[in-house]
Amino acid sequence: MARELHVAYNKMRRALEERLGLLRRLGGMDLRLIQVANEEWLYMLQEDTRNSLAIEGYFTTERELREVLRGRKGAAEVLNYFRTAQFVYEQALQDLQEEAWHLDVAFVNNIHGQLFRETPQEAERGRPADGVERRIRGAKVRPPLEAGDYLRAFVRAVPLLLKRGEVLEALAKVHTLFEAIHPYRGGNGRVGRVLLNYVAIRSGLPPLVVKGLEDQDRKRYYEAIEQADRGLHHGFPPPEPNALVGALDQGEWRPLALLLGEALLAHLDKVIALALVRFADLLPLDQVARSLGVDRQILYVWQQRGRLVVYRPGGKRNLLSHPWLFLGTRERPPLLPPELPPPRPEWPERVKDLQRLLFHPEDL
Ligand SMILES: Nc1ncnc2c1ncn2[C@@H]1O[C@H](COP(=O)(O)OP(=O)(O)OP(=O)(O)O)[C@@H](O)[C@H]1O
Repeated sequence: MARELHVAYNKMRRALEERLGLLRRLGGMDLRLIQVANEEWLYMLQEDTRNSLAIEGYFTTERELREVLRGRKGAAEVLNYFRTAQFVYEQALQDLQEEAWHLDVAFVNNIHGQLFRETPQEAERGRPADGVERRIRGAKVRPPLEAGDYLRAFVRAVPLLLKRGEVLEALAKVHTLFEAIHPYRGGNGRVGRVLLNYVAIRSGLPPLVVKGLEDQDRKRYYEAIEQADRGLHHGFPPPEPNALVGALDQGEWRPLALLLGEALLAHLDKVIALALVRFADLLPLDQVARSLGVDRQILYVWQQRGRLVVYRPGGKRNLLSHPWLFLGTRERPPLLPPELPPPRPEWPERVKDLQRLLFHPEDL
């Protein structure tokens, strides 16, 4: 089992590296390629509301979202989530460009504060629950009473984890540590996932959706944290970054890293298509086969082996790709030219259309 996990993790790591390389070659991350995905907050609504909203689908602005949520139960928390995530993702991208870093206690408390603005938790917003016993349903870990001290140690542990190399492993451990500390009375899941995306984007990755709408997705997520925080089940070491990192190393973090990797890969492929739009449009698969000089069937094989990025908007039959999204095989080199043409001036507009197509084809 451990060996299988190890193999699966290494495979995931390589796939991610390769796709990230492609994204970098296509101009890298940009604010215009990032959006707060519906799946990140839809789970907060009751099912009937969720179903009606899922059809309407895609929200790029807070105003659009406010219109649809008007008067619905839970609207404030959803709007707060949307607004906060948007702010934090933009901050992360700015920090990446400026080589700055904002993960300090004030920033984390502020995220919590923004998430609970004008909600029944108003009185507790932005404050770690020092001295208050917190329980996590179904979890063996007992969050420490010294919430503030451990939160301070957490923000110092994050750079240590990132410095050690593997970004997926670091992301899994960062999230595990935050959730195990569970510094607030409520909102720890949301703050933890927004923070996770801060670290992901700041590391040059796209944001990722962890929780999922289906029960089985959540179960997998919770069980993965439960395995990853095993080193803390019998208690916390003192609130020192190195001691906490040592305890995390005793957990089985790979299932969570794999889950995060899958979420990242899914999103990364979409961001790659959006980045391609700077230079060229996606093409029907037949056309891609012709320019690669192979039969369409070969493209399916390449897709399955992760050698060609292919899009299937809305499960429709018209598959899309581009010769530049061929990653190469042993026999054939990749086709992305060493020098790319200058970006097309109208690309940001085209990105919006493609976002609609890739993320919410049901709107069309
Ligand atoms: N076994 C576990 N160990 C540590 N943390 C866990 C475990 N299982 C779940 N969690 C985390 O606890 C979160 C729930 O905590 P809390 O209720 O404070 O957060 P929330 O933001 O109010 O809830 P939600 O995540 O449902 O929006 C989960 O989303 C998950 O991140």
